[in-house]
This record gives sequence, C-alpha cells and structure tokens, in this order.
Amino acid sequence: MVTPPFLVSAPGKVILFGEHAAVYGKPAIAAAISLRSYLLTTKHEPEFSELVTLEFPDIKFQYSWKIHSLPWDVVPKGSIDTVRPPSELNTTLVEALEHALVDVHIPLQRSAALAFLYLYICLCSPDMPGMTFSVRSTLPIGAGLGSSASVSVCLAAALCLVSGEVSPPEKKGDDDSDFNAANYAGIELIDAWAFLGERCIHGNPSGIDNAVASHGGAVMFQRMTKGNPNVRESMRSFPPLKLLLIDSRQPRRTAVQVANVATLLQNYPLVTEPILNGIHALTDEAYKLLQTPKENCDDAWEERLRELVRVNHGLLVALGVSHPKLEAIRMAADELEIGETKLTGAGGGGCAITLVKRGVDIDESRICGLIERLEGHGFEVFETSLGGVGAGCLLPTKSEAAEWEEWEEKLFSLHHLLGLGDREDIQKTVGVGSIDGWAFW
Ligand SMILES: Nc1ncnc2c1ncn2[C@@H]1O[C@H](COP(=O)(O)OP(=O)(O)O)[C@@H](O)[C@H]1O
Ligand SMILES: C[C@@](O)(CCOP(=O)(O)O)CC(=O)O
Ligand SMILES: [Mg+2]
Repeated sequence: MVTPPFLVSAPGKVILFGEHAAVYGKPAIAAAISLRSYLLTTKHEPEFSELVTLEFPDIKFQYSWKIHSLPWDVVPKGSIDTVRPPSELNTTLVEALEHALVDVHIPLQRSAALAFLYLYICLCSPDMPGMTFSVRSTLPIGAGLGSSASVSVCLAAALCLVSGEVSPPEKKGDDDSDFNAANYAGIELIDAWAFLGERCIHGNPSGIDNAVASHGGAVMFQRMTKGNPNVRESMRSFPPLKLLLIDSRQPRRTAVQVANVATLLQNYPLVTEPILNGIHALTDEAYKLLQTPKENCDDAWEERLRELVRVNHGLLVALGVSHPKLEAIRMAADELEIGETKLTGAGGGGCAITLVKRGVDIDESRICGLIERLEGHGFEVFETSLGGVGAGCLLPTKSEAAEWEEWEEKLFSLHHLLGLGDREDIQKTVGVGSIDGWAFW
C-alpha cells in the first residue's frame, strides 16, 4: 500500500490508422505522445478525514463526498475480482452512484466523476483515510488525443497504489527493453481497471486508448471478439515519422461520435460494414508497411503510407465523423502539398494529423507557412514525439523518504500548481522528461 502524497502520470495517444473500426473488433495502430495527464494524491488533514475529494481543475470540477455516504454495500469486499476485473460495468453500482452525482449535471464532469467513483468503490474500502485526488492534463481535452484514457489510467494507477493492488514500479535497468514481471503484472491490472473508467466516460471503448496510455510505445491493437482475448502487439521498430498534430479546437465528445457510428451501422448495415472492413484492410496494409526495416523506408514506401492516410480519412468522412474545420485543415495541407491528412481519434472536431512529405521537394519554410496559416485560422499546432513512455509514478526514493516532511511540502506546493499553473508550468515542474525520479511500470 502506498501512502500519499505521490504523483502518477499517463500519456495521451495518436491513432494513426483504424479509429472507430477498432470499436468493432478491427485492428488499429496508435502511439503514445509526450503530452500527458498528472494525478496528485494527498491525504486530508485529520478534521476532514471522513471525506474523499476529487479535483478536476481542467474541467472546473471539484467535489467532496462523505466516504460513508457512498454505496459500498452494492459491491461488498470479496464480491469483485480486483485482480481480474470484468470488462463490463456493474450496472447496479452505476445506478447506485446516481445519488452521489445528483448535483453534477454537465456531462463531461459527470462522466469523469463517475469513472472516479466507480473505481474508488471497487478498489478502496470505507475505512481508508480521507484523500484528495487532483488531476491536470497537458493534453487538450475532448480533442481525439485520448485525454479520457490518460485520466482513467491515472485514476486506476493511483487507486491501485493506495489499495495495495499494485506496487510502485521497480526501476528497470539501463536497457529500456528489460522485462520486469512485477511491473508487467501491475500495468496489466491498471490497464484493465482503466478500461472500466473509459467505459464510464464513453460507453463503448475499444480499449486501444487505455492500452497505449498504460503501456506507452506504439501498438497494433485489436479488441476481443467472441471470447478471443484482446490483441496488443508492441511495434518496437516503429519508423520515425514526421507528423504535424493540429487541433481544430472544435469541441466534441467521443461518446457522441461513437454512438453516431453505431446508429449508422444499425440503419445501413450493408453500407457501413464494408466501410469498416475497408478500414480493417487498410490498417493491415499500414501494419505491414510500418514493420519495414528502417533502411528500406524509401520514398516509395513513404508515398504508400501517405496514400493510406488519405484513404483512411476518406472512409472516416463516409462514416460521418469529420467536421468542416477538419476539412479546412486537410485542404490547407493539400493546397501547400505538405503531405496527407486524416482526422485522429473520434473526430467530429478535435485533432487531425498530417503525415509530412520528406526529401528534397519539401522545405521547412513550406511547413512554417502551413503552421502560420492554420494558427491564423485559430487552430493549434502541437509538437510532440511518438512512442513515449507509458504510465509512471513519482515517489520519494529511500533517502528522500527519510526527509518525508520535505517531500510532503514539495508535493503540497505542487497541489497549488496543479490547481492554477498552465500546461507549460506543469510540464516544467513535474513533467516526465523534465524532472528526475519518475519510474515506469
Ligand atoms: N484533465 C481532465 N480532467 C477531468 N476530466 C477529464 C480530463 N481530461 C479528460 N477528461 C474526461 O474525458 C472526457 C473527454 O474524453 P473524450 O470525449 O473521450 O475525448 P478525448 O479522450 O479524445 O480527449 C472529458 O469530457 C472528461 O469527462
Ligand atoms: C473512436 C475511437 O476509436 C477512438 C476514440 O479516441 P478519443 O477518445 O477521441 O481520443 C473509440 C475507441 O477506439 O475507443
Ligand atoms: Mg477518449
């Protein structure tokens, strides 16, 4: 059992091929990005020990519940397999939590609070001390970069740590590929619980986003079908791709986009199924291309990959999940002949990626021109790298633990930062890659 205060973090992701089709058991390819969510867990002062507090400053939400007022009796200890959580939500628990959420009306706040309470009831117990869970993200929210999954993974990781279901990650050796069985078991469990968090937030997730946010790197993922388990294949020799990541800043919810595709499939199965099968076939093609050894990734290889990006976007348009702003981004990149563009994530707004041409016929000034044009239209262009680390934890080392008070003070001042700082402040002060001490499962 880990005693607060401590921090956990998990990355967002970019889906390169196969979104939406992934929900129907087709393969998809995604990679972790350097933008992440951070969750600070602190213990309440004794006078507030009967409360559990949730703080989501990014979505202007803060709430405290009396721990004993929560519906603990719906899932008595021992009735839930915490080591192999089911993949379906317990609907009785979801209904029982209505009461705790009766004052929370805004859907984006309500679904995130439900994810927290659901995992809290399943993983913790009413005799635990009062704690505060504060979440901040350097990711844009509801923009297709998997903020919901990175938050779900943070919640699952923090709750698994305080309940003792999972131990903190053991430091790996210098070789990043070192396999550590305890870490692997820990992150598999966090991933499985985070999937239930994603279910609370958007109903019918494929599981690709929480898989990438937990494990990091780049993966080919295929949701389980008819009793076969999920496939999650780590793509270690992922070639370096030059991508622009552009946020249309058009808000949308994944839950709504996924439900729209489900309705289309229901109304026009003979039309929609072939589109999903087309996405399946092109993801298979892309998978083969992305396995090509680096030395063979020539101009023709790049051209084929860009072609697949274009076709994937076209099929997503046919599913009805584009948006005029996403089309404006695609057209700007097409006009300047920068590369091929597709929406990423659930669409309906949010982000697009442009797979940039390389080689002699494209110079940096053309790319700068595109960025200027996009920013002029109010879009935001992100710089990020693909294939970063997965979920991690920042705990005091043994020597720091001797100076426990100092550590507590440091993290309490972070609490203030998590409430008020901007994305850059957070990245600089606690960010993975900016400060030492992070360990990854
Ligand atoms: N930083 C955050 N704080 C609280 N809730 C968040 C945060 N980021 C995401 N969420 C939750 O996830 C939802 C967005 O998820 P979703 O619609 O799947 O879009 P995406 O995952 O592409 O960002 C939000 O409406 C909110 O419920
Ligand atoms: C549309 C979908 O394929 C991806 C959704 O990603 P995001 O929430 O928009 O980041 C749904 C899923 O796979 O769970
Ligand atoms: Mg999401």
